[in-house]
This record gives sequence, C-alpha cells and structure tokens, in this order.
Amino acid sequence: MKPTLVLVGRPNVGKSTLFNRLTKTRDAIVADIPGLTRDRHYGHGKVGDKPYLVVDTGGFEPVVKEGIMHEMARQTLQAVDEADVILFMVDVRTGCTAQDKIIADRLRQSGRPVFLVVNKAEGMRREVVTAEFHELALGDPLAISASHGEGVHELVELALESFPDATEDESDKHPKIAIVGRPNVGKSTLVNTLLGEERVIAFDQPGTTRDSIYIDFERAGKKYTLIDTAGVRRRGKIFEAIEKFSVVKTLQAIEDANVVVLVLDAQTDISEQDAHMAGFILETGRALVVAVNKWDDLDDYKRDTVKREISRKLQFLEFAKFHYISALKGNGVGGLIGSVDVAYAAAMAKLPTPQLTRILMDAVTAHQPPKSGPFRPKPRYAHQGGMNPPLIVVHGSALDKISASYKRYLEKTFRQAFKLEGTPLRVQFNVGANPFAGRKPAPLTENEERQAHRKRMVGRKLYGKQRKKD
Ligand SMILES: Nc1nc2c(ncn2[C@@H]2O[C@H](COP(=O)(O)OP(=O)(O)OP(=O)(O)O)[C@@H](O)[C@H]2O)c(=O)[nH]1
Ligand SMILES: Nc1nc2c(ncn2[C@@H]2O[C@H](COP(=O)(O)OP(=O)(O)OP(=O)(O)O)[C@@H](O)[C@H]2O)c(=O)[nH]1
Repeated sequence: MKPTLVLVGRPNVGKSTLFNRLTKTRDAIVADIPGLTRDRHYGHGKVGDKPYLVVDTGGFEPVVKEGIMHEMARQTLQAVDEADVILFMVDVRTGCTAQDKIIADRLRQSGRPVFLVVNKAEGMRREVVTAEFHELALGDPLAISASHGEGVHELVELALESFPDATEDESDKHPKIAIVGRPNVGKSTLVNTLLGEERVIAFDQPGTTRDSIYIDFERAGKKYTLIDTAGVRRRGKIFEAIEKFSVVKTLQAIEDANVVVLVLDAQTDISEQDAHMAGFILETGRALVVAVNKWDDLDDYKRDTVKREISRKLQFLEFAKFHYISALKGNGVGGLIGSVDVAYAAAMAKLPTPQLTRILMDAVTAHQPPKSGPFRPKPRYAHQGGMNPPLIVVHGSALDKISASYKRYLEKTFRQAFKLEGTPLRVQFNVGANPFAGRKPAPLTENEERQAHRKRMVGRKLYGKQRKKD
C-alpha cells in the first residue's frame, strides 16, 4: 500500500497548488476563489523510489453547521481519518488565524502524524516565516512555496521518512472509468452507489462536483479506477473560467479513461450538450457504456418516448450498450459494471495477424470490393495497429479506392468475428508502398490452401471447357 498524504487547510492557502506539484498534474483547478476545491481529490506521486498517494481536501471550515461547506468539512474529516500523513497548510500572508487554531485542535485529536506547512513563503527568511505558527503546537513549522516549488521536495521526503521504498508490484491492468455527463444528471449519486459509501459529495445543485477525482475500488474481486468529473455547463458570467475548466477536465478525463460511462438524465430531454459529449467520446475512441439515469419515477409511455428520442439523437453510439438505471435506488448498476468489463475487454483485445488476415480474406471472398474505374482494390492481409480503440490496418493494393460502405462492411465483419462490443473500432487502409513488395507472400493457412486449390481446380475446368468451345 502506498502511503497517503492528505492536504488540509483553510480555503485558498494553496492546497490545490501543492497537490498539483506533488502529482505533477493539472488535476486540481487553481484559481483565486475561496472554496473552489469542492471535493476530495486523489493523485499519485513519487519522491525518489517512494510512491505515494495525495488527497486534496476541500477548504476546511469546521464551524459551518449545514450546506455544502458543512458537507465538505465532513468529507475532509473522513480523509483525515484515512491519512497516513496529514500536511496541514497555513498561509504566511494571512498569518495564523482563529480558524487555523480550530483546525489544529481537530487534527491533534485525530492522532495522525501532522506536518505543519507554511505556504507562500518564497524569498522569505525561514525564522521570520515560521515564528508565529509555533503556537499551533504541531511541531516545527516547515516553510515552503507551493507555486515556486521551494521546500516541497524536502517536505515530502521528511513526511515519508518512516515509510519503506516501493516494491513495484501494483499492476495497472484494470479499467479506468470516467463518469461524465451534464450537471445534475446524477454522476455523483452513481459514484456513491458504485462505491457504497458517501465518498463524493452528491448535491442537488448544478456544478457541485467541480474537480475530477480518481478513486480506486474493487467490486466482485475486480479492480477499477473511477474518474468522477465536473459536468459541462452552459456559460455563465461569473463562473465562466471555472466552467471552461470543467469542460476541459471532462475532456481530459475521457482521454485518460479506458471506458467512459456517459450519464444521461431520462427526466430531461437529450440536449445538444449530451450529443456533443457523446461525439467527443466517439472521437477519442474510448470504450463507452451509456447510463440513462433517473429511470425510476417514469411511466411506460414516458419510457418509450425517451428510448425513441435517444435512438434518434444518439444513433452514432450504436456500438455502445445502453443501461436504464436508477443511481439513487441502485437499480441496474451491477449490469452497468458488467458492460464496463465487456467494453474494457473489447477495447484492449489482442487481434492476432493470422486470424485478422483470415477474416479479411473470407470477407473479400464473400463480397469483393467494388471496382473503382479500372481498379479493383485488393486487400491482402491485416494486422493490429493499436488498442483502445482497436485499430486494424489493412494492406493490399489500390486500397485508397475502397468505398465508405465497403469499409463499414469490413468493420462490421471484424467486430462480429472478434465480438468487439462497447468500443469503437477503427479500420485503416495502408495505401502506401507495400512493405512486402519483392518478398514472398505470407504463407497460407491450411484452410486457405485448400480453398485456393479448389478455386484453381474450378478455374482449370472452366478454362478447359472454354478451350474446347474455341
Ligand atoms: N505567492 C504564492 N501564492 C500561492 C502559493 N501557492 C498557492 N498560491 C496562490 O494561492 C491561491 C490559492 O491557491 P489554491 O491552490 O487554489 O488554494 P486551495 O487551498 O486549494 O484553495 P481552495 O480550493 O479554496 O480550498 C492561488 O491564487 C495560488 O496561485 C505560493 O507558494 N506562493
Ligand atoms: N429520481 C432520481 N433522482 C436522481 C437519481 N440519481 C440522482 N438523482 C438526483 O439528481 C440530483 C443530482 O444528482 P448528482 O449526483 O449530484 O448529479 P451530478 O451529475 O453529480 O451533478 P453535478 O455535480 O452538478 O455535476 C440529486 O438531487 C439526486 O438525488 C435517480 O436515479 N433517480
């Protein structure tokens, strides 16, 4: 198990900035707006040979009794309880505040190891920076600058001193799932239901989930990593910067995932935004499972209407499996994960060249590519060019003359033959010079040999008949 560092502190002390530096990602939204980091935020990092996990918590306002701030405080406390090391951040520019003292008390009670981190101390003398924070009684304050990177490496080394070096064992061969969708469709509820605990704040207010978070979990003995994302929202005046960021983050999460779960809301119309997001998923080539959520509360008539609307507007997602679920009640969630497994397996499938070539040749025998002018395209063999999405590269001559419909025919044939469900599939034609020119052709399989022989015999007979006639 990797040690977990948890970043705690008032809003705006620089937790997201430090988080980014520790994980070397742009995962957290950094902006000068208090309370922006609204969710727990998980990342991986490494110092020397020691890997660690980092958790960024929302701004800790322990005195708030209700509403989202209260909810965040609850989440923070949960993270604190799970921490191996707590990095308690304070801000030298605001000095030691009453709130810092309340948090310090709470952290002392937790009994976890706490390092007191004084941030925004770039270019300042250490003694000056740390003096006033001794009163928090959490040991020697450590001065850093998260944004300039000063003192950060030393801080992490110190924090991880008592943890052993890594023995590289964790294999990453499990699905990374991004849960995406418009605000309020029920992403957080779905994540909660999947995890069986209230790890992500679910709130009835658009834009509750502002940052993406990465969560490892196990279900039925299988490992998964879940990426929960901020919803894509319409432009508003005040939060425009944040919204833009959220869109980017959704897109990044899709890129980062193997399998995307697109959540739709059955109780509102399929919007352009839904379709745009679906289009983007398709473009990235990620495997996809669609969750039509809030299926409870709908009568049969409405269900019919929704299904019809979906098949009309999202026709281009026909490769994906659709699940009609209630994240709130937990209905259909098991089946959804089943489809994630299937889609992941398809996205990562290994397609051996001999098998691909055989399927290709059978397809060509059954139905030849139509002539284009004087040319008849002649596919000869195929190999796999990539995964997630599976890419099949077809070689042969005059392949640039292959029609779109013939391409679709080949796609369909490969998809069926390898049972590739839930993932886009790309077929590409190599129209460049034939790398096998001048070489011996690939050896035929036994079956192909037999078929070729039969064809030759038939040809000879026909030719014989023709000659007799002549
Ligand atoms: N001068 C200086 N500014 C910093 C430093 N670290 C962070 N900041 C700035 O402080 C502001 C808040 O930083 P964030 O990382 O968003 O703070 P946070 O604690 O995650 O805030 P919440 O998301 O509100 O909880 C941003 O404007 C940062 O650029 C630093 O080391 N020096
Ligand atoms: N009836 C019904 N309501 C649901 C279901 N799933 C979620 N909701 C409700 O929909 C609202 C929004 O749910 P969230 O999980 O916060 O939605 P989200 O997509 O994470 O929203 P953002 O954080 O804004 O992006 C909440 O009031 C949920 O209780 C469901 O299956 N059925």
